[in-house]
Amino acid sequence: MEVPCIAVLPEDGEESRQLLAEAGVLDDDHQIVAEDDTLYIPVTTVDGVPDRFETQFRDLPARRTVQTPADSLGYEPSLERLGDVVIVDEDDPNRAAEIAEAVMESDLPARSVLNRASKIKGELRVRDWEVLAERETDETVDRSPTETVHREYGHEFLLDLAAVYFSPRLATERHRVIDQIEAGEHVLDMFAGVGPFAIPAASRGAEVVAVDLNETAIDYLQENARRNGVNESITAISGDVRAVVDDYRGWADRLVMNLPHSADEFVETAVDLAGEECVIHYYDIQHDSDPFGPGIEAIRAAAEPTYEVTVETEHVVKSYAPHELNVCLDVRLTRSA
Ligand SMILES: C[S@@+](CC[C@H](N)C(=O)[O-])C[C@H]1O[C@@H](n2cnc3c(N)ncnc32)[C@H](O)[C@@H]1O
Repeated sequence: MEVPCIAVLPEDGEESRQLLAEAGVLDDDHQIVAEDDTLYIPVTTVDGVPDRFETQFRDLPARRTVQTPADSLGYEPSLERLGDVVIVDEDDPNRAAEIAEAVMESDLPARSVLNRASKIKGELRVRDWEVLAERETDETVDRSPTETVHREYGHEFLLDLAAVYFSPRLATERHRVIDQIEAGEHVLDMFAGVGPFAIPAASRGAEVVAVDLNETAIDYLQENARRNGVNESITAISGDVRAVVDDYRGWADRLVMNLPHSADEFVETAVDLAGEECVIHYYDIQHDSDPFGPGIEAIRAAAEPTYEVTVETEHVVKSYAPHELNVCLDVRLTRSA
C-alpha cells in the first residue's frame, strides 16, 4: 500500500528519523526501506513534516507486530513457560483448548502446550499432564511433548515434566543457596532431581554427591552434568538417600534437603552424613503461625548434643497455599568438643 514518506541519503537517515519523531509524524506501522542509495522513511501525515523534507508516496511494507495469545483471546491468559513448553493452569477444558490454540497461533516459541492434570504426588513428586497442543518439527520429532530444556543462571537442564519433579519458580532460591558455596566443599544433595542445585554447586568448584530415588531424574542429572561440563565433579546415585549413609557418613560440609513435605523424616540421615561442621539447607512447608519452629525442633532433636546447632537464616521462599509457607532454614551444625 502506498503511504506518505520522505526520501533522504542513508547518512542523513538517523538524524531525519529523529526529527520526524520529534515532530510526531514518524510512522511506526511501516518499515523504513533502503533502495538505490536512498532511504524512504514513512510518515503518518504530510502535514506537520518539517519543511526541510519533501514528501512523496511510496509502497512501503507494513511492520509486523508480535502476535501474543492475548491478541486473539481478548484476555490475558495465565501462562508459565519452561523452555519451549507452555504451561496453562485451567480447570475448564474448553477454555484450556482455546488458550492452547491461541498460544500455537501466536509468536511464542512454543513446541507444546500442557495443562496440569493432577497435583504433585507420590514419593517422586511428579504430576500428570494433559498435552493440549503439540508442534512437531524435524528437530524435535522424537522428543516427548513434555520434555524441554530450561535455562537458569547460565546453566541448562534437560528434563521431562511427566517423569521428574521440576519447578522454575525456585530459581532465585537456588541461586541464594548456591551463592554460599565455596570451591572444594563437599556438597551432598539428598533429593537432587535433575540437578538444579547439584550442577551449579559443582560449577562453583564443589565436590558433589547427588542422590534421588527417581532413576529417570538421575539419568537426566547425569546428562545435565555433561551438558554443563561438570560430570567429573558429580557422583550421581539413584536410590533412597538413607542407603548412602554407610558410604558417606561424616562426609558433607553442606547438605541440601529439598523435600519439603517430609524432610523431618530425614534429619537423622542428615546428621549421619554431616561432617565436623556442616550447613544444612532444610526446606519445609508449614502454617504461617510458626513456619520455622517445627523444622528447628526436628533438627535440634536429631543433632544435639553431638552437634551445636546454630540457625543462620530463616527464609520464606514463597507462599504455598492460604496460610501455608514454603520456607528454608540454613542451619549450621558444629560437632561438640
Ligand atoms: C521436591 S523434589 C526436589 C528436586 C530438586 N532438588 C529440585 O529442586 O528440582 C524432591 C525429590 O526427592 C526425591 N526423593 C523422594 N524421596 C527420596 C528418598 N527417600 N531418597 C532420595 N530421593 C528422594 C524425589 O524423587 C524428588 O525428585
